[in-house]
Amino acid sequence: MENSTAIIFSHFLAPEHGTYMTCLTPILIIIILVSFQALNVRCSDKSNRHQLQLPPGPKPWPVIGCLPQMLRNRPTFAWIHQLMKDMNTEIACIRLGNVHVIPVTCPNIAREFLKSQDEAFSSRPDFMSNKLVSKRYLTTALSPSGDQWKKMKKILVTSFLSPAKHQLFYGKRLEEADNLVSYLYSQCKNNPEKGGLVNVRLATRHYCGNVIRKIVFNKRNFGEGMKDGGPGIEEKEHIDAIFTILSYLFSFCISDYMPSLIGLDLEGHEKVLKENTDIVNKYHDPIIEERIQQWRNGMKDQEEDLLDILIALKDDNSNPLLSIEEIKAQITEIMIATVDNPSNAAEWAIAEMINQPEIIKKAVEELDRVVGRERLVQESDFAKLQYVKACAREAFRLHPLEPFNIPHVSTVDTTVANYFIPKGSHVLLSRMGLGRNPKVWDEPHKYKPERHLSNGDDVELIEPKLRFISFSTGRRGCIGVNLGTSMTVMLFARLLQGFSWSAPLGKSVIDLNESKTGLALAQPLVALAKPRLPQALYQELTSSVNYS
Ligand code: HEM
Repeated sequence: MENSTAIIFSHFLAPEHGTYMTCLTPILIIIILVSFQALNVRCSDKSNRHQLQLPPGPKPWPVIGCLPQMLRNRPTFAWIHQLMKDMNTEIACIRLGNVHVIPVTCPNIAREFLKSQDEAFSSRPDFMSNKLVSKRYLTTALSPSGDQWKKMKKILVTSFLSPAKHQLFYGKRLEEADNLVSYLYSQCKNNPEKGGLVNVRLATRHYCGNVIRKIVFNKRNFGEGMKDGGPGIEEKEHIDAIFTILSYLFSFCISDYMPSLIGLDLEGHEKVLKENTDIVNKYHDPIIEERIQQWRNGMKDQEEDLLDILIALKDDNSNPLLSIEEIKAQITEIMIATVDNPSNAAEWAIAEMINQPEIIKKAVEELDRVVGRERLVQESDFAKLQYVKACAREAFRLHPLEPFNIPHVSTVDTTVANYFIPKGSHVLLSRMGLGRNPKVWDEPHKYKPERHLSNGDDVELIEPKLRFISFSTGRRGCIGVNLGTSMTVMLFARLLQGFSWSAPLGKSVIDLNESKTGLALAQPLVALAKPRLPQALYQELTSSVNYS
């Protein structure tokens, strides 16, 4: 049975990241039907256990469900959203293998899942990718609900993400904010009048990588780094590997829905994930192992970074609270959780704002009014930067990097929005569907920061009402809101305060097309940056920065 299924599926394969497959042939359909009928497999889309219907969705095949359609229609997120549009529904049920996948684009229904019935939907799927990256579920975000998730979450909240610890790491965040400005200045200092071309994606991703490497390992570079403060080969390889892992984490891998195919790696996802986790481990492991030795030998007894904090944690019997594997897995997950959202939001916001210069003008006016031009923006200024925060918030609404929130898995049979949701369903709150829902947002595809200022409230990046997903909410909501907000607002505010941004010479606008396989800008944003503060400020900064 395993082999026949594998053979059948090898004809359908079209990795989310690879080539597209040929059409389903009638012969293949017959083979599938005959083989499954012979096995007397039960096929039912409606629950016999329950009066209520499942949410609407395409008719599934016996056993394999809608996997053939999924494989024929990569990328899967676009197929799912098109299906929902065609069916005119804001909740659907698409059976993939034996899993009921429930995408949602309506905030009221999203709140039923993550607020009214949060506990029932607080687990995570058992995916090959999650298992591999979390070293068999030793971490927080990727692990199913249970004792290990509770333990790791508690440790992160108390020893890393509490307000007191957030304050403790302030100096490291500030150093990297200064390094960012100094690095960008180095790209345009040869001709400050004309400015210089900046790869904004590279700069924003590396700012995030630098901040989290400094917090975790007390250093930004694994190698020598670059003289201008830019990433060296090692940092580039590290960040690229993390972004590759991210893109393969929830990528509708076929064996996640057909467990009989586990181990065959038909689409090559496992190979890519292994290669890239190996790269990350190549940089992390020696530092972690050496540091543990230093603590054991008594060569170290002061906590200088998060790694020290994790190593020094003790249980009730004064034994180490975390194993080496737990520390390694959790640090990788922290890197993954930190780098994508702030960098993507800043890149998109700058791209959108270059095409609407009046928005840049308003944001810069606010920065000049609140901060002035004689010093650089600090975290203590954030409370008064309402318009700047509205611009960042608008980027989260309109341009999430991932089409869906991390899947939530139900642990009981239940009812939501009058539909039956069976135990084990994977609930996918659609980040793009919620944020661009025309019933919720006027001109949903327009980048319009003003929409977040109309009610006079303080602008924040959180959105607990789930009208779009930034940090989500509930038991599985993001626990890194403070750090994530600080990084996003600082990155974005420094880009705007320090430099005037425009399209490269010869181009009138930035091309805002999304990539074919996801929601990132199709091409990394390259823009013209001109220093806009007094030269002396940059020169003073450049002479004092610490690139180690
Ligand atoms: C702007 C930056 C960030 C954004 C937009 C963001 C967003 C999110 C989202 C959408 C989730 C999933 C929530 C759900 O499943 O419903 C999440 C989970 C999580 N985030 Fe963040 N995050 C950010 C930064 C961070 C940072 C800096 C950390 C710290 C290391 C972090 C740690 C986590 C963890 C541990 C979880 C999993 C919680 C759980 O499953 O119990 N995040 N985040």
